[in-house]
Amino acid sequence: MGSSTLPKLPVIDLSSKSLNLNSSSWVTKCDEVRHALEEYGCFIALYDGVSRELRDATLLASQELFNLPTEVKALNVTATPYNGYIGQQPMVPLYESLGIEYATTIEGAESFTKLMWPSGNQSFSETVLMYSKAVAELDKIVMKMIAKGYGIEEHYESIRGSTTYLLKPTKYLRAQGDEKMLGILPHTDKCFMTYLHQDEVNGLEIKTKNGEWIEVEYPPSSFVVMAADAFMAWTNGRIEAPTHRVMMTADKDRYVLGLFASIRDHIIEVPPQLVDEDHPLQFRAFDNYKYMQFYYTEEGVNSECPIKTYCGI
Ligand SMILES: O=C(O)CCC(=O)C(=O)O
Ligand SMILES: [Fe+2]
Repeated sequence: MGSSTLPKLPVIDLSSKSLNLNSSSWVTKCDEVRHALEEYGCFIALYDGVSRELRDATLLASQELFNLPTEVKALNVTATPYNGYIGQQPMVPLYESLGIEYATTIEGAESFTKLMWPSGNQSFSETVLMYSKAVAELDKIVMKMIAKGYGIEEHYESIRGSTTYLLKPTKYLRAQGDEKMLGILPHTDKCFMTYLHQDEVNGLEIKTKNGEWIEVEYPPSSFVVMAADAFMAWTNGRIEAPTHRVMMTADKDRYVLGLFASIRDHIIEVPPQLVDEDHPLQFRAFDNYKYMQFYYTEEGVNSECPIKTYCGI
């Protein structure tokens, strides 16, 4: 209803045929990425690095995962809060997710698979590894473009090797009744960057700077690229992590594949190029994983802007 008058997220073509590293169109595209992120904190990327077959296989693998008994899924316990199994939460009864830590490594994919299927499930492990690696390539492209857009390539180079990826298959049950139901509460992500992909069921909503909710519609082969809190601090607040939520209708269950990039064992500092008279330093140096731990303390959860509470100046 009236959705045609609402703003839409920018769509940026990052498919291989549209990226030519040597042309001036590359520079233009880097600026496009930077501006979309500065305005919305996110954008929709058209990306052909994940084939239709791989995407379908990964969504199918995630259905297979959610079909496991709850007591098996609950074995996925992690040191980082909320990376493990989440389900049956009274505030968001439709929501269920499982985090696969270090999903771009054979060890990460295999140890998770072994936990869920002690007698083995090679195709699951291979599929999630292949999918995570393919989406991590999109992260590399996006980060390279942002670094170029701000002229901070060298600074980014120093944290690039410290990026780790969590793959989080997520399931939302369809709502009961005619009213829309909350799938996930409004929040910002606590990692560095987020890459979301979904089946054909919509539900994600992004809050604009004016406080309007944009209902995201994914074109085929697209990903939502979203800045998270650690990225906001790294960019000295130039790019804000957008508040987002999921609203479910009674239509169909919804499956989402989120790949979350975080920076491990590296202290994140604002690049000096992003500090000037108009943009005084807003964040102290910090550790992404310690920040994620902080977020789930009472102080973190109750804070209006936890990243500012944690390392804001
Ligand atoms: O389901 C979605 O589209 C968003 C999921 C999300 O925001 C999250 O897992 O942090
Ligand atoms: Fe999120």
